[in-house]
Amino acid sequence: AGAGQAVALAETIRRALISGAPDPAGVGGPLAVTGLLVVLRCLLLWGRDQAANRTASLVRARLRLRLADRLLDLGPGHTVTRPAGTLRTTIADGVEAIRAYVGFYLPQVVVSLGGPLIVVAVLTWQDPVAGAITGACVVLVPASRPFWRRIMGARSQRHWAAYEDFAARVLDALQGMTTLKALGATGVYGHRLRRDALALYRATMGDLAASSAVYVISAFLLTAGTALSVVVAAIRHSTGQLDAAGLLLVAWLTAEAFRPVLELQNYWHEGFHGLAAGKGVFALLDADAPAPAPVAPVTRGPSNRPPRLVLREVTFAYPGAHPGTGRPALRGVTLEIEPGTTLAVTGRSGSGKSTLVNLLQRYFDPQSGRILADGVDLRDLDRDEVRAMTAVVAQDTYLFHGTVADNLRLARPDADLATLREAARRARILDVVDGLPDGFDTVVGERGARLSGGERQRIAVARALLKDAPVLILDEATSAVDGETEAALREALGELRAGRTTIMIAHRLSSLIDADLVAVLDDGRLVEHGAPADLAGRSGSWSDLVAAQSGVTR
Ligand SMILES: Nc1ncnc2c1ncn2[C@@H]1O[C@H](COP(=O)(O)OP(=O)(O)OP(=O)(O)O)[C@@H](O)[C@H]1O
Repeated sequence: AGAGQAVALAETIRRALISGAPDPAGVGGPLAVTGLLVVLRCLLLWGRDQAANRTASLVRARLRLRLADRLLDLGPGHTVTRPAGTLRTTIADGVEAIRAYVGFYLPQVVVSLGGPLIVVAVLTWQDPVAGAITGACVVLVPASRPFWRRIMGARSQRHWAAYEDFAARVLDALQGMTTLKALGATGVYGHRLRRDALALYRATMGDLAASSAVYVISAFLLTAGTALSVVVAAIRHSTGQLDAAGLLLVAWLTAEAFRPVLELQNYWHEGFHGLAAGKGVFALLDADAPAPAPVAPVTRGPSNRPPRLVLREVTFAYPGAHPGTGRPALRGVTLEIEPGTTLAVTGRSGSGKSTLVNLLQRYFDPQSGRILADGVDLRDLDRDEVRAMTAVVAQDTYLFHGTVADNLRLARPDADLATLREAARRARILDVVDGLPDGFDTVVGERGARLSGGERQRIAVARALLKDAPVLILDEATSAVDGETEAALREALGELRAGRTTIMIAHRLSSLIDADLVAVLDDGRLVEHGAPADLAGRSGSWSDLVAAQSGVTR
């Protein structure tokens, strides 16, 4: 449309002003065509922006959904091994950078490849010499791209990596603010933040310096090309080879040919950023699941029945964590837990207790050995069933920003208020919730900051009651509360354990003797197991534990 507009306008001028015998009557035709082409051009520009915006928004929305699905699919096994800030940057800013790449850069690439070709063809038809000069300059800019790509690609990658590091550090600081304050470490951490901010600043400046160098050099090539075409056309006009309208046409068409290429330069920055961000986004989409979905899922029968859990020669090392040391987190663990009974897992710090619990929830799969629920390998069990099988009450309960009711309904979205109240009553937390300003509609704040640790744990018990899962995991649930809270929590947990297969990580003797079976882990190995009464007569880790705790209480 731009080329047509220039040709029609030149023709108008030729007929109206320049031609030896002015033909005002003949001006109407080309003028009308010019007007139509101006309108068409505006419509095309509007259409291009609309299509680009719509495509970019669609890509952004779909990509975010796919990433969110993928992240939920990968589960905690993936997220615990990566900084939360990096994942946040990938999902939020990475997708935004890809949106700019798809929405602005790619359409401009198409326009700047197709547009100049047409304009140069029209120019060559009007004036072959100007066409040849303009064509050569137009080709030179994209042809130099591989060279710039090497320089800018590396700088964009560096900038993106620095940005991810900085974002991860900021999120870490926010999440650990109370720890930093308590340790008096805000100064030290602030120093690290400043260092990362400085690294980001340097990477950004390097990135910007490269892209402005590209811009300046390309702009020089294009301006020089325009000037050269026009100068050559002017010389040819002076020798009578080109009329005045032809000279004007060359000037317009040359500018028209270079315009999309110059506009593309404005988007190169977005283009390289999109490519750099795309690496993280696609790495997340293609990441290997620590516990992939079964090819032929099996169900183990009525899913609310407490299962018989069996671990057979289970060995597991965290991905990349024990390279070549041969000291996995769990080594050859074999255990049987009868339906409806309680297994207490104990052992020194780092002995593998949490790892065992992680494997039971299938956050990861063991590298060798098997975990069976009613004879079905967890790897083959339908994923929904695995998810529905366990409920957890941990030492530190995560409550999401929202009301008490919202947090409880995570376990059962369709529960009515009466059901929530009953669960809260059984979890010994109803009085506390009723005492809050808006009862179940009270917003508990991010991470449940409005409730005490013991209260949050009882909310977790209520959630577990609502979920009604047949396997219960208690991760040192009573270790961080005072005597009175512990009594309430114990009552609540007793109610919860009834009719479920329970695995509890415990250190206190009072919790351990409550179990049907005790397993003592040491350095990833199962060193002792049996009923507490049977273990009492043997010498070993259990006796050491009993002696140590008796000493403490004496
Ligand atoms: N996400 C992880 N990535 C790499 N190694 C890990 C990870 N989590 C735990 N480990 C390592 O695996 C081993 C077992 O850790 P685990 O958390 O299971 O021990 P634990 O008995 O639960 O300890 P604690 O009582 O201190 O919670 C330790 O050597 C630990 O450093």
